[in-house]
Amino acid sequence: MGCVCSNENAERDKNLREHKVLVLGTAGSGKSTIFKSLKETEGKEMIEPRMIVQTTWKIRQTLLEFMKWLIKHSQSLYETDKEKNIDCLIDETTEISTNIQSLMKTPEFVFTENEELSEEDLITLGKTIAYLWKLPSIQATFAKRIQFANEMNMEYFYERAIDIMHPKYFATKEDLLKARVRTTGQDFIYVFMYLFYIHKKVNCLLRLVDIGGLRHGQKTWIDHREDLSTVLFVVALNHYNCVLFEDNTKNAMHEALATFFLFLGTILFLNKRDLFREQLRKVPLSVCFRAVTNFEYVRNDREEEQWKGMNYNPKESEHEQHFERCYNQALEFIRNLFQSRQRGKIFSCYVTCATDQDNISRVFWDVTMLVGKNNLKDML
Ligand SMILES: Nc1nc2c(ncn2[C@@H]2O[C@H](COP(=O)(O)OP(=O)(O)OP(=O)(O)O)[C@@H](O)[C@H]2O)c(=O)[nH]1
Ligand SMILES: [Mg+2]
Repeated sequence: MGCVCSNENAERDKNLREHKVLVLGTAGSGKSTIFKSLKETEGKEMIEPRMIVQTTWKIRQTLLEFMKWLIKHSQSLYETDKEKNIDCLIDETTEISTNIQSLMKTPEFVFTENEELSEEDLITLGKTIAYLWKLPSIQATFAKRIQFANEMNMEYFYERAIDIMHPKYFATKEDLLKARVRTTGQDFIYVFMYLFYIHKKVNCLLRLVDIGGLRHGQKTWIDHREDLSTVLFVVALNHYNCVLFEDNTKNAMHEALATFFLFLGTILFLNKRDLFREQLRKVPLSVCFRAVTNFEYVRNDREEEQWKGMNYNPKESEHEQHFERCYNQALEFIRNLFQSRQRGKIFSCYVTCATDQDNISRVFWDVTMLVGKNNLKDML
């Protein structure tokens, strides 16, 4: 593979034939993160300075907002079932109450261009958030929350709350990859590659287009069919245990399955494998693919769409090997489900971690070869 080009480079290479690749997937599946990883891998500036500042504000704001939500949610969880959720009840010590009051009185809109907290207040807020995050009742509430598909990597950011609320902090490369900034308009990048075909060097320019994954964005997917070389569909594996932001009665992986049939012959990225591994140790796949859940069925009538595989049990002897078997079975099950939606069309599947630039770089080498080869006739 050659390199990811900026827009100007693409302009310069006007002779190259462009191949359009639509990057689709439900909100929060990781499309923008793949773009960021790709740009960074090829030594380009991942994001311009303005975006670094905006992402810094966004991370701070999300930490504050979400902590407020956790505090309120701990109380409502407790009230819903006092016995079961006793671990969510926050102790009423003076220290805890003072910290909660201090957090609650800080408005979220202070993280903008015009409104900034004083340096002193920002540092205090960092300490407050770090303190509250460590409370066992907040940890219990966090573990029991309904997970929304578009959450950013909250644990990663909360662990660093003090650094993040320091006046000199700016989002690092890793933070930029792990933060969530929803795509509202259309985004695109170019990938340049060359292949050798019958001893001839063939140049190829891929134009990757991301049109956002929220439901109103999905409605426009089909309008982008024209001049399409292929579709790269991104599914977040950990979404088996998440609900949609737009509709919290809908499981996010069900939504992904329901939209996957739109384009046949798709390249599939089963993304967020790191988060999937973490989740699978705690929550079995049956929350998504069995009758005993609150979630509706994917396909009520089809037996094979119910998870009957092994669930991880840490009490097993040799539990790490046992976990690997559970993990592989779960992956295979999900892969087969998506394959079944492609009505026999050949499709390629990669298990990815979009925040891992090496992984994306390696996988993408394969993808560009695949797209290039499929379009060789056009290129020669
Ligand atoms: N840990 C981990 N986090 C990921 C991975 N891929 C994406 N994320 C995180 O998931 C969140 C959502 O990712 P995005 O790339 O913004 O999702 P998107 O598909 O572009 O979402 P829309 O723009 O709403 O369509 C971000 O906080 C990312 O950092 C992954 O493989 N591992
Ligand atoms: Mg996006």
